[in-house]
Amino acid sequence: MAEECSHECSSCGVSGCGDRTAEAGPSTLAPNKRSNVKHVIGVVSGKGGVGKSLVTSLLASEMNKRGHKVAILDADITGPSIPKSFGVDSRLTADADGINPAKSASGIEVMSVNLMLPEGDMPVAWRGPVVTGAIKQFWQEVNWGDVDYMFVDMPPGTSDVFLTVFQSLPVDGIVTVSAPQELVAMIVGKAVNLAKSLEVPVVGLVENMAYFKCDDCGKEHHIFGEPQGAAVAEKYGIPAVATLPMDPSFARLVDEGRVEAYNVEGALDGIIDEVEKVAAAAETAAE
Ligand SMILES: Nc1ncnc2c1ncn2[C@@H]1O[C@H](COP(=O)(O)OP(=O)(O)OP(=O)(O)O)[C@@H](O)[C@H]1O
Repeated sequence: MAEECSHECSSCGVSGCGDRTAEAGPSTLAPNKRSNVKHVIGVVSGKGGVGKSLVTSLLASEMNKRGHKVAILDADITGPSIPKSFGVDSRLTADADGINPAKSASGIEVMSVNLMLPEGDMPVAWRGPVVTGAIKQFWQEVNWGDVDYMFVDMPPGTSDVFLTVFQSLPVDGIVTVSAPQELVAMIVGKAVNLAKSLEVPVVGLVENMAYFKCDDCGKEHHIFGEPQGAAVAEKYGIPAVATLPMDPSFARLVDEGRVEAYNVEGALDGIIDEVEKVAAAAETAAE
């Protein structure tokens, strides 16, 4: 057995390990017996702080407004921010079948490690295998019930969490989030290529903080440089692109726990349409 074996055989590069199990390639875990999650969409970014959690919250809210049953699995275990965005701070309850997720004001189900901590500001300093174990538990031990779309807020980068989610959950597609800087776009490319190698379609790209609209003159200023979402999407064959402005009201509503109140004015419609298309294709393929 390799020293410091993580028992994550599917993502381990050590060959000849005596403890290696037969599992090779993607095989998803059975969900909780009270869960019927139809579609799972991962929200990823190659780099931290580009607004991935905000975009996850907005996508979930928009999908919810279309009448779907929506859930968010906060896989950003060491930097969880979803409960705060939705103002969800109730302690979780559990029964014999598992843990009951929290619910946002508009009925979006939420599961996050922050809902399990005695205080929201307690740090989570866990090693990789514990983090990936928690994500598997969120999938298997939470009574999600009937869910049309589950959005998974991924931690930044392409670490073992990325592999765990894509190999353990039946992910139908991913949405990538970028900011306009070239470096960030390049890093998004890494996430996109990894998703492709795992045979998960990239449904859309959200270019966040693409511009700031002046309150006085209405002019759009490209603070982080010219938007390049369309070019990046073309380069990587991503079907839908959305841009979101730098908007102080995002930060305010997130701080107030009222992210659902934000009106994106249709900015995410193209991506939501693509998510629905991918879901319909997955349902047709499963018939
Ligand atoms: N377009 C925007 N306009 C204004 N503030 C924003 C915008 N996007 C994100 N923010 C703010 O920036 C901060 C970081 O956003 P967020 O937590 O969504 O990023 P992230 O990519 O999920 O970060 P991490 O990698 O740490 O998980 C938050 O305070 C959020 O409210």
